[in-house]
Order: sequence, then C-alpha cells, then structure tokens
Amino acid sequence: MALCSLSEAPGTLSLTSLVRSRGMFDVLGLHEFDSDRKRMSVIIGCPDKTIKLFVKGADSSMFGIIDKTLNPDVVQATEKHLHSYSSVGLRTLVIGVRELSQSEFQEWQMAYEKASTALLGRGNLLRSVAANIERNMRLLGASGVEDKLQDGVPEAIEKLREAGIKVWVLTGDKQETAISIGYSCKLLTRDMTQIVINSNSRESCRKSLDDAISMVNKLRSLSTDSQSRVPLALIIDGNSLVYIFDTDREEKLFEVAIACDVVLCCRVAPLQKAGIVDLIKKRTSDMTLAIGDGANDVSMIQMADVGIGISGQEGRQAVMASDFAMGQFRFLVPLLLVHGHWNYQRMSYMILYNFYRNATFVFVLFWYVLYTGYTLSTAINEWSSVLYSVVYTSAPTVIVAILDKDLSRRTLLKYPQLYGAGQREESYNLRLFIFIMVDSVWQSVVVFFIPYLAYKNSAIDSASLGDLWTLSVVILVNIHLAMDVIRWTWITHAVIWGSIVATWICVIIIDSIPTLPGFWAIYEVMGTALFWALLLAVIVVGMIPHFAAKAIREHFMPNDIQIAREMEKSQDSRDANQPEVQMSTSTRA
Ligand SMILES: Nc1ncnc2c1ncn2[C@@H]1O[C@H](COP(=O)(O)OP(=O)(O)OP(=O)(O)O)[C@@H](O)[C@H]1O
Ligand SMILES: [Mg+2]
Repeated sequence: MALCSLSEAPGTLSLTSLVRSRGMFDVLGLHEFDSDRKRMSVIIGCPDKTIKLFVKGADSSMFGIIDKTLNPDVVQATEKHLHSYSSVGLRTLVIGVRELSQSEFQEWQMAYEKASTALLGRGNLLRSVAANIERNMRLLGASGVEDKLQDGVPEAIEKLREAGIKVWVLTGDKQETAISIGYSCKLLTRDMTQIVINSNSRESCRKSLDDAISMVNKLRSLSTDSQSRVPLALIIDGNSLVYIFDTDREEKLFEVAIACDVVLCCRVAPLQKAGIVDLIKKRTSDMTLAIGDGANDVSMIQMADVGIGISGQEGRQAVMASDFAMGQFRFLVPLLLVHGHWNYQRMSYMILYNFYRNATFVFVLFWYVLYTGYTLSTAINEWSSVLYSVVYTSAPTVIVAILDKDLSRRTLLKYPQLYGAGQREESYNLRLFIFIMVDSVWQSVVVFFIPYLAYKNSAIDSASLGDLWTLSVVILVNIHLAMDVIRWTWITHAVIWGSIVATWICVIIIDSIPTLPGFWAIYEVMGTALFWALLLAVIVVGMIPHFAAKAIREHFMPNDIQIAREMEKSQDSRDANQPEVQMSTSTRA
C-alpha cells in the first residue's frame, strides 16, 4: 500500500493512496522517538472510526513488542528482508500496527495526560505509558533507506588512521548495517580478523571476552614483528555492553579493545557511547575526541576531551554540546592534521620559550644579588624590569605563536604520519624543559659575568652595567627566537627586530629623565668601544650552545618534521623551476 501525504493540518493527516482514494486521519497521540527505546509510535483515528496505533523503530526493539503468532509468514519474510537490507548498508525500520478499542484508547489518554503533566520523572512516566500500549503489535513490514555517507569520509578515516589515531565507531545502527558501512568507509578491511561479541547474558559475555583475550594473545604471540601483525577489529553490540559496564568485565573489554586496530560498537544507546569514551579516558592518558551529528551523540561529545558536532540533518543538539562545530566529517582531517599540528608545535614552543625568556632575565637579577650581600637591590632600572615582559620581549612571543608554521598545509595533509610528533610528545617534554632551563642559566651567566668581569676594576656605575645587562638579555632572547622561527613574514621581522630597537629607545628615554635613578647611565658607556665589544661577545658566547645543539640535532638526528621541512625546501626550489609540478591533496576542506 503506497500512500502520499498531501497536507498536514494541525492534528490531522490527509492521505491519498496511489489509486486516488482520499481519506482524512486524525493524529490522536504521539510518543516521540528516543534512542533508548529505539522506536516511536503514533495513534491515528481513521475515517472508518477505528483507532490504530502505528509503531516504527529498530528491529531489535520492535521484535520484542510484535506478536509473531499473528502473521508468521510476514514475520519470516520481513526477517529475511531485514537481513538483506542491512547487509548492503541500508538503515532499516520495522513497522507494526494494532487496533485499539475505545476504552483502551481512553485509558491511554488519561495515563498520557497524567504523565505529560507530571512535574517529576516525566520522561520515565511517558516511557512507561508508551511501553504499556506498544505491545502485541501486528507486523506490517520493514523499510530500508540508504543513509549516504558524507563526501570524503573513507579518505578522511584512512588519513586519521595513517596519522596513528585510533578510530572507533559507535553507532545506534544494526550490526550488519554498521559492518557494511564500516567496509564502505574503509574502517574495516578484508584482511582484518574480526572479533565479534554479541552476548545476551552475563556468563556468555564473560566467556566471549575471555575467548577474545586468548585469541588476541595468540595472534600477538604468532606475529613477532609489526609487518606480520594481523589487524584486528572488535565488533560489539549494545546488549553485551549492558553486561560489561560497571563490572569487572570492563577491564577485560578495555584489554581487548586496546589490542584491536578498529572497534565498532553497534546498537549502542547514547549513555553507552559516553561509557565507551569513559572506558578509555579512565584507563589511559590518551586524548579522546568524539564526533557526531545527532542528539544521541551528545553525551559522548560531552564526555570526550574534545567534542565535535557536525551540523546536518539531525538537528543542532550535537553542535550545541560541542567544543568545535563543523559541516562535514572530512573537515576533521585539516582540523587535526593541520591546525592541530600547528597549534601543538606553536603552543609547546611558546610555553618553553616563555619559561626561558623570563628565567634568563630573573637569573641575571639573581646573580647580582649575590654581590650585594643579598639585599635584593638591582642594577637594572625598575622601569626596565617592568617593561621587559610588557614591551621588550612580549610582541615577538605573541606574533610567532600566531604566525609560525613548521610545515605547510600541503605537506601535513600529504604525510599524516607527521601528526605523530604530538602523540610522542616530541615538542613539549621534560627533557626539552631541562635543556631550555640549562640554556637559560648559561645565557644569564654569560650576560652577567662577561660585563661584570670586564668592568670589575673600572669606575663605571651599576646603572650603566644594568643597561648593558638589559640590552644583552633582550637581544639574546630575541635572537634565540629568531633562530627558531621557521616561516618568516614581514610582521615577524618587524616585531623581533622592532622589539630590540624599542628596547634601545626605551633605555635611552629612561636614562634621559633626570628624576629617575641611573640618569645619563647609558650615555656614559654607549660611546665606548668596550661596550659594543662586550655586547657582541655576550651574544656570540651566549648563543653557542643553542646554535650547536640545533645544528647537531638537525644534521645528525633529525626528526620527521625536520626531514619533511628539508623535503619541502627542495620541493619549493623544484617548483620554482617547474611550476607545473603539483602534489595531490586528496582531502581538501
Ligand atoms: N525517527 C525514528 N523513528 C523510529 N525509529 C528510529 C528513528 N530514528 C532512528 N530509529 C531507529 O533507532 C535506531 C537507533 O537510532 P539512533 O539515533 O540511536 O542511532 P542511529 O541514528 O541509528 O546511529 P548513529 O548513532 O550512527 O547516529 C536506528 O538505527 C533506527 O533503527
Ligand atoms: Mg544518528
């Protein structure tokens, strides 16, 4: 029976069958869809004065309320069709109907009104009203709809996996549909060994998990090197998860899941999605990212470290609950591989650099304290102490942190493995922190002691020495930054060299104000050759360790990023000669 809706006045439906017989139907009641029940129902008053309840929903939830004895042939045929629909990746819905007697309808109406006006526990009350009436249904049939993947999803998933990101799919869909979609989005491949856990009891669940663990261990012991490793996929359904969460079996699930390359959870309820994210968050220090488009993804988006909502046909709930919103799944690739990479590199470098630039200055102040009987008096003008962080060295930090790019977008998209630098914590770790602190101590020693020893027996006053120290530190930290900048723009040039010029101007202005201590100090030394020689010596000697360490690292033990950068440089020069050479970027946002 094919029907087309013609108009929809409030509370009524006007339908015309394909043979053009027209009828008005009253919508008498509605139980909205929710992902826990996985079905929805509507009560219709038909033109022949009968009242009918129609229910549609997921097969797992519908077969529980269908009376299979009413039309066993239809049930059998529908089961077959459902299987064939879902194996080709169609989203299936099962539809059932039941005629309600007048008294049953009135009973429902009263219960519904009471539940829908309840102040406490309205959701549960409505659910139980729905459960009461949605029973003994007669099966009408099933529908299969193609739920098309967005553009670029397979390529995006492939890139994320190449980047070393473990991709898990958590879906409310049927297992067969999920597996078929898994294949079409290249998450599952034919060479994968699938571990399937579908259990309906605590015991069978425990057994499946134990079997899975022994299988994982066996396969792992067979393959010693990473080349011969058999890729594993875990496929588990929501029913099994009911017997796993909040029990000792959680640990076993974690053990199996973490050993698998891909995890596919199907028929999971919204809270189970959040439970899976929590399973990982609780047990590892890994960052979790959840991306989803529907209201049933909200809890997992909120549970994950980073939540992303896709704004699409399924409403705005996911977007409202997310940290980032995007229109297409494939935009995740540039978000992570390009912007994620850049941000990680910039943030890591800037945190370390800020420690360094402040520590160097403070150490210089500290060495002076050793020579003043620990009186905390300072040779560096108080104005300079304040302006050091605010004017002398601040702008380059901000600008470099915003503009610097270690690699181009094209390279990062072409070689997703470069994302691994962040996972391996290559740019921000204790070793680098110690290195930069040692460098900071070294530079402060050079800045302080070279001028101090040179002027030890001279009649120069401490304010002049202080000015030399200030200028040396500012020049050193800015040159240090300049050595690490990778992509120069005119703004970077302007702020780095401009900061040094601004420092000179400020020092000259401060020393020209007669009321301030250290009046005329800079003029006393600036005219002497020794001053300029010391400034040069401090910069050269101070930079030696940083320069040497950088040169050694880049020449003898380059990391992936440095290798890619060299490749970029040679590519750039080749491109300049042969402008037609183009790298292909399969994923573009
Ligand atoms: N409006 C609806 N009416 C009736 N049943 C529905 C409706 N929407 C979904 N279903 C059924 O409920 C199941 C669970 O839906 P849910 O929204 O939780 O997940 P999903 O949309 O299938 O998957 P995903 O988690 O990938 O978005 C669906 O697979 C479908 O069978
Ligand atoms: Mg959905």
